[in-house]
Amino acid sequence: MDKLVIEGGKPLSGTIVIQGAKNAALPILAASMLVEGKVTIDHVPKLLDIDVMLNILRDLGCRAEHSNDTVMIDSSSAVSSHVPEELMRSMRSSIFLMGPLIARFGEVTIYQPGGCAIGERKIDLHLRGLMSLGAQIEEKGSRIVCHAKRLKGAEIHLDFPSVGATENIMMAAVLAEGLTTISNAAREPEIQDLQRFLNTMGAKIIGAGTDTITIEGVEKLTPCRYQVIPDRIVTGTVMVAAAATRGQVTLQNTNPAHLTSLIHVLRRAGVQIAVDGDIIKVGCANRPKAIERIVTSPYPAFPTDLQSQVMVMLALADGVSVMKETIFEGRFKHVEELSRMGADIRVDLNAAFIRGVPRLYGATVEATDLRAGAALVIAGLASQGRTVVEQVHHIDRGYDRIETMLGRLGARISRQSPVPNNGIVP
Ligand SMILES: CC(=O)N[C@H]1[C@@H](OP(=O)(O)OP(=O)(O)OC[C@H]2O[C@@H](n3ccc(=O)[nH]c3=O)[C@H](O)[C@@H]2O)O[C@H](CO)[C@@H](O)[C@@H]1O
Ligand SMILES: C=C(OP(=O)(O)O)C(=O)O
Repeated sequence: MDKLVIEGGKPLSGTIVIQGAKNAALPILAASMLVEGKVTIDHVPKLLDIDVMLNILRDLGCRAEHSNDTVMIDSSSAVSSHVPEELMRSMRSSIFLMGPLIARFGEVTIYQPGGCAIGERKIDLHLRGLMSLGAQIEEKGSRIVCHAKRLKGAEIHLDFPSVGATENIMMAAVLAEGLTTISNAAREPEIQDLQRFLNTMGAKIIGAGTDTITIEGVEKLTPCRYQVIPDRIVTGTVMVAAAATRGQVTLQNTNPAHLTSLIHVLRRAGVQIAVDGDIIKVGCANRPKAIERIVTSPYPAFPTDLQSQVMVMLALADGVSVMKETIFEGRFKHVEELSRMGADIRVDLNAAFIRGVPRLYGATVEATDLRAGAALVIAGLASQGRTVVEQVHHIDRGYDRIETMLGRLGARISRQSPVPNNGIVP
């Protein structure tokens, strides 16, 4: 297993270009199953989750290539609607195949998806959405089989604005007969990106970005070329890293409108932020100030995917901050690791009470999930001495070579991979 070795204490400085969004690219790649023909997607980052999605598409019979940051998928040759259990379990986003496969083949066999251990992460809203569209669903253990000759449009209300369920239902409804409305839909920018992609192929969807999405079913889609939006969570991660190390960075290829809640939080902490088109400049000369209360909630509120990273900045801030996590019940695993670096954080149910300390100290820590891992990297950059972050594969799910990206900003960070023994047993 790879490790990241970080020599901390150096402010980040310089300019980088932000990668395309993992959470936009994954459903878009799955949606390429809805069209027979060659789809080209630009600005797709090189990530473990993207590799898994492309391997699933290949297993279903598609041609899929990823060269530089462009993916080409041709699903004309797809023959299967059965996603193997092992691939399903490799990540949460495998669930995105359910909607497109039932729409294309009238049937799909999947298994409970895997993914980071950040909470229970049920799929009941996905399944209920498909049932409302007329799918018959049988569950046997972890195996789920869905059938529907042709899905029929319906009015669907989500009990919670789930990002994945909204996207899965949108993809299933695109080729359904008649009109579908999703109320209490999630409003994340990645959902707007999926709408734009599907509409570029001829779908008729309006409302993404609001809480009501309307999909008028069409007979077929036509292939297209499309570019995914910038990754707001990677952008936010680097912004926080700049603040925590008291650095000065310029980020290109960003969408500042997608980061309003983070920009607000950072400005309250005394961090300087300047926005100019798709460029964000972040500067922080002094110790950040504590923030009384941050609550993670669905977009446009503060994102759960930036909770752990911002907690590192607050662990170094002047005063006591409180962070409440309302989306995932298991998303405070970084706290124990940060405590090993000298942070003073107490967790009570879903609230973390963070008493800022003047400095953190390098330690060997473990990335327990994707964003917890990113938080530990920030802590390593901002602390005194050497930090070793283990279980880097979690970070590789969402950051395209994080050490290269941060190295461009002057960070002293390198990857250590196990030495292969060439099959020779000593
Ligand atoms: C690939 C992708 O886009 N991942 C993002 C997506 O995940 P994901 O789509 O899995 O997140 P959801 O919005 O669906 O989940 C939010 C909450 O709803 C619950 N829930 C969800 C579905 C369901 O059928 N039943 C149910 O109870 C979940 O357990 C969780 O507590 O949104 C999350 C919330 O912004 C982000 O942290 C993830 O980075
Ligand atoms: C939780 C995340 O992703 P996923 O839903 O793919 O597990 C994330 O991107 O932080």
